Parts: sequence; structure tokens; C-alpha cells
Amino acid sequence: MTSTTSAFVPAPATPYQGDIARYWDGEARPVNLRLGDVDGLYHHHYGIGEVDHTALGDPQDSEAEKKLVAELHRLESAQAELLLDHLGDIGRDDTLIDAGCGRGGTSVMAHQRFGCTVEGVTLSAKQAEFGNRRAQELGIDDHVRAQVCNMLTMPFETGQAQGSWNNESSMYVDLHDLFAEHSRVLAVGGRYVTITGCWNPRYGQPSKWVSQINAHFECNIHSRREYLRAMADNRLVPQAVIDLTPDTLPYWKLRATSSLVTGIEDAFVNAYEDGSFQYVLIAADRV
Ligand SMILES: C[S@@+](CC[C@H](N)C(=O)[O-])C[C@H]1O[C@@H](n2cnc3c(N)ncnc32)[C@H](O)[C@@H]1O
Ligand SMILES: CC(C)=CCC/C(C)=C/COP(=O)(O)OP(=O)(O)O
Ligand SMILES: [Mg+2]
Repeated sequence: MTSTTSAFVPAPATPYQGDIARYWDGEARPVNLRLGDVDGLYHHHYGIGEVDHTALGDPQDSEAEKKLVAELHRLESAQAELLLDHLGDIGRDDTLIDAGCGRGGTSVMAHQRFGCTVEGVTLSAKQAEFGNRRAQELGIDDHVRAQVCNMLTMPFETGQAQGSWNNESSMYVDLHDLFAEHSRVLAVGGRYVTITGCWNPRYGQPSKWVSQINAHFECNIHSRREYLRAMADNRLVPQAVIDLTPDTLPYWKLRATSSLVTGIEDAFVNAYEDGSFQYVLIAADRV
């Protein structure tokens, strides 16, 4: 497989997808770039796990901000490691699909862990170029590639992939359309994994905090019920459903203390704490 740095850019399938492509083409928030600069893995997802206060050290220390950035990044990479833990046995000859791959951090980690091929798709030409450039710099562009395309109609063969995932990218699409497409590209016996924020049906309807997050990112957060129903309708049978809400709260509380805040931190903390919103991992077998 060879990759190029200038991506072919198809016309967006809908005006909404055009808006999302423009959003990510123009995104350059320090909270993402400075964290990625720590070790060259660029993520657009959030963190999980306990904060290591020893690593943070004294807040008055001149290196305090740098240590905080490194700690937030460690928690974001821990999130991607957990997602990869749920893909099952992946061999070097297998292909994985990173649907809504962003700048490609999770794709690189998957290749580094399994030695396999990873195909990423994103609506953003800038993100695809960024991811392909990183893969070239790492000398893994024969195994890791990003393409500009709609994850609802991916340019992959039926049954081609042993595993596929959405890492915080499923809130931009209709879930029935999304899972029909994952089900098509996955081999029978393959594994699908998502980590996502979803609204909690026990709360009743999307809370004001969930609406604020939707407006902030121009996305459409689905309910936990919609995920399970759309999977069941598309031959994806949950093997694990893990509520990561308690695991992601320390990340948000730490991020809220940093100089890299974006203004959405309180909405996430409030939504998680009032029970209207959950951070979940769902791993499903393609049967
Ligand atoms: C929040 S970012 C997550 C990026 C990445 N998964 C990560 O963990 O770093 C959302 C991503 O979803 C992508 N996306 C949204 N709708 C899409 C669609 N219909 N087809 C392909 N990618 C899409 C965006 O282009 C963006 O890369
Ligand atoms: C859990 C939910 C609802 C996620 C919405 C999707 C999203 C924008 C994820 C993080 O992206 P980012 O890393 O670019 O965002 P930020 O700049 O806030 O770190
Ligand atoms: Mg981020």
C-alpha cells in the first residue's frame, strides 16, 4: 500500500457533511496540538483513568503546565489503548478500519500494537493529509493510511476488515446507516468497538448540557438505547458495554484547571454528574 500526502476530496454527501469537513479542516486548538506534540500521537478524543498527582508535581513549578499537558495526553492515549484492548486477536495480515480517524492517533497506535494495516477515513482533507504525513514520518505509510471519504459509504470490500471502530466519531451520523456499513465491511467473526458519549435514557431526554455539547461541536449525540438498537438491527452483538463515566471525570476536572480550556469543560462535568450523559465503550461481534 502506498500513500500520498494530497488526498482526493470527493464532494460531501450532504450539506451537513460539508459543514463538518470545514469544521475539522479549520480546527487547530492548542488542547489538541500541544497534547499531540508530546509524543507525536494526535488525538481528538478524551481521556480516562486516575490522574497521577506525582507526575503533576508542584503547581508553582515552572514546568507545571508542561506536566499537565503530558498528563492529559497520557489519559487520552489510555482511552485509545482501552479501545484497542477490545478488538480481540488481530494479526499482522489483518486490516482494521478507523472510521472518523481525525489526525490518526488511534490508527498509529493500532498498527504499533498489532503490526496490521489500518485504513482511516475522515471528512477532512486537512486531517487526512496530517495523518498521512505522520505515517510517512514514522515510516509506516505502507500500513497506515487516511482517506477523505464518508464512513457511511467506505471504499472497502465487503468482509475486508477483521476489526473496525469509531472513536468519538459516531455522533455525526445516523446510527442505522453507520452500523449497516460497519457490518458490511467487517468479516463475520470480526469485532466492532466504539467509545462515545451518549445521552442516558434513564434521564429522559437530552439535557441542556447535552444540547450545549451538540451545539459546540455541531454534532448529534445519540442515546445509549439507539446504539444498542441500531447494532442489534445490523448483526452487531454487544460483547461488552462499559460505563466509562467515572473513568473520564478525572480527565475533565483536570482539564478544567489548565490554561488550555476551550469553554466546554463545565458542560461535560455537569452532564456526567447529573446522570444525563454517559461515556461508554461498546464492543460488538459481527455475527
Ligand atoms: C472528534 S473527531 C475523532 C477523531 C478520532 N477518532 C480520534 O479519536 O482522534 C471526529 C471525526 O469524525 C469524522 N467524521 C464525522 N463524520 C464523518 C463521516 N460521515 N465520515 C467520515 N468521517 C466523519 C471527522 O472528520 C473527525 O475526523
Ligand atoms: C464525547 C463527545 C460527545 C464527543 C464529541 C466529539 C468530539 C468533538 C470529540 C473530541 O474532539 P477534540 O479532541 O477535537 O475536542 P476538544 O478540542 O474539546 O479536545
Ligand atoms: Mg481534544
